[in-house]
Amino acid sequence: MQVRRLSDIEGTDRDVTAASGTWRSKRLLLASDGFGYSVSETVVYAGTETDICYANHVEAVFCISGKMILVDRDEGEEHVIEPGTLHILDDADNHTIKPVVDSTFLCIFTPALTGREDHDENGVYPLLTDEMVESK
Ligand SMILES: CC(=O)NCC[C@H](N)C(=O)O
Repeated sequence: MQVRRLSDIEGTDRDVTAASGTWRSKRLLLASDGFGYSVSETVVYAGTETDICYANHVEAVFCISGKMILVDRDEGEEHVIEPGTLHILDDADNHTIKPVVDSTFLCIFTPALTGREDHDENGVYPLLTDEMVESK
């Protein structure tokens, strides 16, 4: 058994910020932990917009605090995401996240993230393995 706190993550290489500066994520559980999924606490910043499409992963995103507009660009719909809401990205969903205030989420990905992913120009995370990351 292990016990891991956000305070253990802060300032380590598991504490990652997007190159765009639109979010910061504390990667609590990663592929290197030997799980089939990763678990992160992610904060997205008020007034930002991030286009996302997870072509290589599925993700469940649970809102802990804040308020965010989730734009479903495939369906042309908007959803208001508030605490207690889960959005489920299971079909390479093209979407844009627009936090109204700083908003905090629990993010669970399969396959597990390595911790080195960032959104590319299409909002996709590459499918990385620890072997690929370590050889860099
Ligand atoms: C809420 C959200 O989708 N934020 C983008 C970052 C991503 N979910 C992550 O934690 O890697």
